[in-house]
Amino acid sequence: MWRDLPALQQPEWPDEAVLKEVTAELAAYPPLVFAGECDDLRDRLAAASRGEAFLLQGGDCAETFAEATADRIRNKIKTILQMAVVLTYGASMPVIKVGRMAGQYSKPRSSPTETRDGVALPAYKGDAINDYDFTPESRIPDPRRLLRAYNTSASTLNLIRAFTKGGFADLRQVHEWNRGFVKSPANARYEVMARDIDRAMRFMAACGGDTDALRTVDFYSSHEGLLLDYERALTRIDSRTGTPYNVSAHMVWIGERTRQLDGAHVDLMSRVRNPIGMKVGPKTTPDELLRLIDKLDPHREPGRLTLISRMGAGTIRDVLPGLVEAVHREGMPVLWITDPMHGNTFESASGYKTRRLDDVLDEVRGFFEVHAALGTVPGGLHVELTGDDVTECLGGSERIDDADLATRYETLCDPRLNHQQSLELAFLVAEMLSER
Ligand SMILES: O=C[C@H](O)[C@H](O)COP(=O)(O)O
Ligand SMILES: C=C(OP(=O)(O)O)C(=O)O
Repeated sequence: MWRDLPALQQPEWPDEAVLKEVTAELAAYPPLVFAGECDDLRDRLAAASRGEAFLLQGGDCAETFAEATADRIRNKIKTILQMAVVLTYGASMPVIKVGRMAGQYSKPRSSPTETRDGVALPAYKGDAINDYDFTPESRIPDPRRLLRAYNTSASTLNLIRAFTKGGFADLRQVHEWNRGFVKSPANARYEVMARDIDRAMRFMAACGGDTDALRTVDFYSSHEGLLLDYERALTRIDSRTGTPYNVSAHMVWIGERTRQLDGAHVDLMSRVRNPIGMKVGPKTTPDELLRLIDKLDPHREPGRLTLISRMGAGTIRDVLPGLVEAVHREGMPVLWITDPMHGNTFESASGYKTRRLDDVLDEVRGFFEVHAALGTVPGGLHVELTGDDVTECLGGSERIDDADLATRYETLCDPRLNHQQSLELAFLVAEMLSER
């Protein structure tokens, strides 16, 4: 039972009685997603594992309650839709769109404390747990925040559904998604592609083709299934099948810091029917990985398990081949995707936690090279991004350098690609996909 197993990275809630009340309340709330949608996503991920589709998973490192606004959500959706169009058009392949959205409110941390000017306080662990303000009161975990996490997830999902089903994501709006963003080489390149798409759609319509299917898109939600009190309260028995689903998101993933074979996270996620992701870092051994797959996907079900490799640009070409080879040899039908962010973080000279776009691109290249050499499928991309013009990652066509980081550094945890850097990455991935 997961409750009796070691669970890393959990908050020390100060008041058990309040936690109990909150989780009972959460357990009575309606599901945020429908189990049938999770099944659809699983089928699509199965197609991606066969090389018939590509997964694009992206969003904030840490969503915040304050930034769950219409503008911020719209910009993120627009960015993901634009990236998806670039990939679909460039690679002639369906793209599965999954947000790190509507639930990404808790963070594992390297250190339980943060020290500023000699004062040490508990680290910020995400809005579902404590507040970012650097005061002793703010940093105390508060279980009532779990209710706010649920409610903010619900309102975010509501807007996502409205945007993606209500006309905003209609492919005829392909130019609209580019509006409002500052002019850049990536936007200009996008505009050229959007014109080609327009022309192709007019051609199809003139030939009497049915373009109705292009009016809406399916957009799925995902987050790290870190906070066991929350994830358990939102695990329900599906009335159709009598099996458990985590109804807080379509897909949940297990982080690099909490994927212990005998740990509570792996145990809980092994019991739900959702598609599950798991981060795979540079220290993973083939033997450990095979045992984790045995536990999480004992029935070898395509689409069930997505392995999210996060190695670092300098390491991926050395470590990933052995892991992919071992999994392939055993005939395990996993989907491999790359997270080129988490292995490439460092502190800049001016003290900002940052990443170089060049390293991100190089890790993606390495991911494609490894799969090309082994004849396996590079099935997707997992990125921390925002639709806003932040200055958190170095490089790109704007040439953001260390001195620029201070201009608009807004993340509360890890640095995200801004809108333009995200588009640049999408163009590169589209080229690599089309070369395959
Ligand atoms: O997003 C991932 C982790 O939460 C993050 O990298 C940890 O960051 P830290 O090393 O600043 O705690
Ligand atoms: C914590 C994260 O990554 P990882 O588990 O790979 O460090 C994350 O993706 O937010």
